[in-house]
Amino acid sequence: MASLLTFQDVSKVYRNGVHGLNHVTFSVWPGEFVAVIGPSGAGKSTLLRSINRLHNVTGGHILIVGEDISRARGRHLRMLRRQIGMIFQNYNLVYRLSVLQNVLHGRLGYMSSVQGMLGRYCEEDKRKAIGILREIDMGDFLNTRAADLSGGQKQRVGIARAFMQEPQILLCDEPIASLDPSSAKIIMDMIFAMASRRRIACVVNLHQIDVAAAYASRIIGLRKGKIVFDGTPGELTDGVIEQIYGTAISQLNVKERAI
Ligand SMILES: Nc1ncnc2c1ncn2[C@@H]1O[C@H](COP(=O)(O)OP(=O)(O)OP(=O)(O)O)[C@@H](O)[C@H]1O
Repeated sequence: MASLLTFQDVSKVYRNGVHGLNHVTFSVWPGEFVAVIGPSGAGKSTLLRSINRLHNVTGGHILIVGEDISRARGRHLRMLRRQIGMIFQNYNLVYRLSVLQNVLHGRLGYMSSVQGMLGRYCEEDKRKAIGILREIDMGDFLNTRAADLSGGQKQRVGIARAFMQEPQILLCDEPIASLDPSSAKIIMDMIFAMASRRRIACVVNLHQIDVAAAYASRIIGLRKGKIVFDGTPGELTDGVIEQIYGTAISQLNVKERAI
C-alpha cells in the first residue's frame, strides 16, 4: 500500500529566521485519522499549510500520492491540489453566496477558470452537492446565504465543500476552535464519519488533547517545529504530554485538556 502523504526531512524557515518546521519526516496512509497537537507556535499550522502549498517549504520534500507537491507548478500543482481537501477554523466561505454555491466551489479544481467564474456546474455536481448537504443535515438550507448561518452550520458547509472535492486526503486546521462544545462535537463526529465512510485520510490540527485522543487513530506531537511524539492515543501518557507541551499536565489550561 502506498502512502498518501509523505514528509521527507521537511523544514520551513520564515524570512525572520523562525523555524516553523525543523527536519520533519512522517507518512500518512489510507484510512488514517491523524491528530497534530502541540503548544501554540509549535508549527501545527505551518505543517498543514505546507501540504497544499499555502506556504512553500525551504527544505525537504512533501509527496502527495508519491508525487512531489513541494516542487510542482502550474497544471501539475493544480492536479495534486485536487487530492487535498481543506477545512479551516474560520470556515473560508463566500458569505454573499448560497450554501449550495459554496459547496459547489469544491468542484472548482476540476473546471476551467472560465467555467468556474461563470458558475457553470453540471447537473451531476449539483445532485452530488445536494446529497452531501443532506448527509450532514443541511438539506433545508440549500438557498440560504452563508452569511445567515450559525458557526456550526457554516462549518458543516465547509465540510460539505471539502468532501465535494472528493480528495484522497483531508486537512483540518483547528476545525472546532471557533465553536461551542456541543457544536464542536457534532463537527468532529461529522468529519470522522464522512472520512471513514469514504476511507479518506485526515490530518487534523487540534488544541484539545482529549478530542485528539477520542477521534484519532494516531497522534503526532509537535514542539518547536519538531516531531517529539508519533504514536497511538493509548501511548499518549502524561509524561509524553508533558514532553510535547513542555509543562506539567496540571499547568495546561482547560482549553488544551478538554473540548
Ligand atoms: N508568516 C510568518 N512569518 C514569521 N514567522 C511565522 C509566520 N507564521 C508562523 N510563524 C512562526 O512559526 C512558528 C510556528 O507557527 P505556527 O502558526 O505554525 O504554530 P501553531 O502550532 O499552529 O500555533 P497556534 O496553535 O498558536 O496556531 C511560530 O514561532 C510562529 O511565530
